[in-house]
Amino acid sequence: MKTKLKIALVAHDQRKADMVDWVKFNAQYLSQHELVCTGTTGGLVKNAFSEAGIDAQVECMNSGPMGGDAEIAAMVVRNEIDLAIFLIDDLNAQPHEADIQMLLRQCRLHNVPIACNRISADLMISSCLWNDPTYKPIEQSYIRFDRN
Ligand SMILES: O=C(CO)COP(=O)(O)O
Repeated sequence: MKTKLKIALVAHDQRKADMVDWVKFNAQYLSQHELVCTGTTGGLVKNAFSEAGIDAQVECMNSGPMGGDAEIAAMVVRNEIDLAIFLIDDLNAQPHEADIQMLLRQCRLHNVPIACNRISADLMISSCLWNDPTYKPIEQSYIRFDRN
């Protein structure tokens, strides 16, 4: 697997404090990778790194409701994202639910690991498979149902 990963970081408003806390806790690790975020999350992630005094490469897309999730989903389709951390607010409706579902679906479809809570994020970034040169993710095969 690659050593420098492109990691997408996205958090809904009610989950942004969790994302900032998680980024601060893992700042040293995350600074070794390329980060891409939706707009508002990205601003907070940048602040978290500057408060920690750590340089990091953080690219910001549009804000989620304005198409940021859709932009990151397109990057997933183009095979540009290695890992996504998406802290979703499961208690409040979002105006861009269609885009959220698109990002989740494209990650599933393209076999991109996506963590939607902190423990999954912790487990994913600490996996020894990232450093295993013999590990190659197996392509998913879909059974084709031919309609007659
Ligand atoms: O809405 C989001 C994800 O669906 C996050 O977008 P922001 O980071 O711009 O708030």
